[in-house]
Amino acid sequence: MNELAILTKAMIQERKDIAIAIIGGFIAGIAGVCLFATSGYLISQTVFAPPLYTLIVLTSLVKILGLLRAASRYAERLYSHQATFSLLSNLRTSFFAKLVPLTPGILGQKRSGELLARIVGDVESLQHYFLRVAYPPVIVVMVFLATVLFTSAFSFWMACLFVLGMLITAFVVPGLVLLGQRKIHGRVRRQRAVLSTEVTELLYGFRDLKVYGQLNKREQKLHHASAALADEQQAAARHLLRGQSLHAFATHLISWGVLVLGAYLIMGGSLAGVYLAMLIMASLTVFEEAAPMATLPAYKQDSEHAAKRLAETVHAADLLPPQPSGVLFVNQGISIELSGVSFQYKDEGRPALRDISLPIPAGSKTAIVGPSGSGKTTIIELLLKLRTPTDGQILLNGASVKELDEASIWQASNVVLQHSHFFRGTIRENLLLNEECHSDEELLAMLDKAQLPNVSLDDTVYEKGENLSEGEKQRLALARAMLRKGRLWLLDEPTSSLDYVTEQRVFQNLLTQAEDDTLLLISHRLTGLEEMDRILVMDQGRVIEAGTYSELMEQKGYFYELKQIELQMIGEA
Ligand SMILES: Nc1ncnc2c1ncn2[C@@H]1O[C@H](COP(=O)(O)OP(=O)(O)OP(=O)(O)O)[C@@H](O)[C@H]1O
Repeated sequence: MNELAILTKAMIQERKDIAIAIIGGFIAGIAGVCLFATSGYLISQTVFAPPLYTLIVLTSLVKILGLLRAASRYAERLYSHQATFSLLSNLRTSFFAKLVPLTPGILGQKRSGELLARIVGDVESLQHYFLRVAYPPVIVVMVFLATVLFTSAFSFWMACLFVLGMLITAFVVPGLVLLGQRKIHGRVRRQRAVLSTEVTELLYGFRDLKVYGQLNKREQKLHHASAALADEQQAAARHLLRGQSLHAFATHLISWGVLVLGAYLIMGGSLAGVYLAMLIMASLTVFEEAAPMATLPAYKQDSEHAAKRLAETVHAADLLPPQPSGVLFVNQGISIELSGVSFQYKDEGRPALRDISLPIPAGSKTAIVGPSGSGKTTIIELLLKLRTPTDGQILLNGASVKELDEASIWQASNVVLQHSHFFRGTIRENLLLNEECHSDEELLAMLDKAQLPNVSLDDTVYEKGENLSEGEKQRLALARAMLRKGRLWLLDEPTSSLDYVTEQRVFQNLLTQAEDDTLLLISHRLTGLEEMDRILVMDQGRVIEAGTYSELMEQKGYFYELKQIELQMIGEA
């Protein structure tokens, strides 16, 4: 199985720990068999009143074997778990590294709750592959073969019975457990995905659901999903339990077989009676060692499924071409040229951008205005190489975006998106997201420029900036962008939640800092656009008007009408 090849490769990296774990497991298994076999032999020998030294040797052997078993079992557990955790940590890191370049596309295709549950659950499931699938059979077979070899010294037929027992417990019982397993586990996985989607949606939408009186309904849905998952898990556990019972039944049957065959051989004179208890004890112990085989199919299937889904999720990463070598330098002024650019979102009926051609010289200030949904944000996403144009090409400093390494574009850009993300931590930590170093004085000066003078750098920021107002979030995001050294400013409605006075102050500071830089500003408000070199008016994915503020006002077109409406709304008409 191809997907499990990733795991096998990861296991090879941990071969030293795995080898020690296997040796430890083998010694523990064989010491257990010898321990109980010796006990059986000791019991039988006492009947014949052997010399005292025989009893002393045998009881000492029992004690030594007991100690050996405990010590080697400890070593086995220690090294197998050590190998598992290193394996998991390597898998997590390599999986995450593959996942990162796939965003945001992958998040657009999947519901985030389901995706989160899948990734976390699947990576966790993989830990069972080594601990419960790959390595127990190796130990079971080794211990069985050693026991069969030992038994054959006493009786060929007894050894055959042990081999039969091995085939039943290692292959027949797991095979039977596998039947029906697929269906049950499929249902558990589906139900788990439903539950985590419900939980994520309830957590993210808690406030809106409460305000719209939908919280109870949604909570009930969550309870149903949770109860359904519990039912499916119970069914899966019952199935597994049936497998374990079947295994216990089979092993006891074999032990009875050993007793009957032993009695028959003793009666025939081909086996000494003193060995019977020893063989029975050996059979009971060796089959106990094989107990993990009963649950192996469940874990195997789970791991295979998890590995398959993880491989599917990151498969696209392997298909992604390596990033081109072109670089956009941070300290260079940046010119933009869009020629014949069109873009259509996947599965959308109409294009978001249609045949856009515009040159934006280095150092110029351009505003994009237009009704909601006209394609303004999409332009920024294309410039940042987060999406690829369906048609046409975009040049940055004369180089096609296709030829540029995306990381260098992000490095050279100061970006404020419509919804900036904030992490749980302090204001300082949220300002210093990039690797640039800034003193506290610089940070405070920047907060001042962004009109957040009363904020302390040690103030706590909750997850997603929950304790900040929308306006504060926007100013913090602006301060974060203003700390960067890029020469391209891409600002998507960065001040839409600010009052006019604060907006103008922030804007002036921004324009002063970006004096020689290229600035692209998406704005719904038309106030303050007088200072822009060029204003583009967009509608339904096209640029329908372009010019300076005064040119557009003179044209008395769409922009002029928008301006009149805005003036009326703010009472300045
Ligand atoms: N991830 C997406 N998947 C599918 N369609 C999308 C996606 N994002 C945007 N669109 C569609 O593309 C079109 C342009 O969207 P875009 O966000 O660029 O508009 P906008 O002018 O920035 O809007 P707003 O002013 O409301 O932010 C819209 O019709 C929108 O529905």
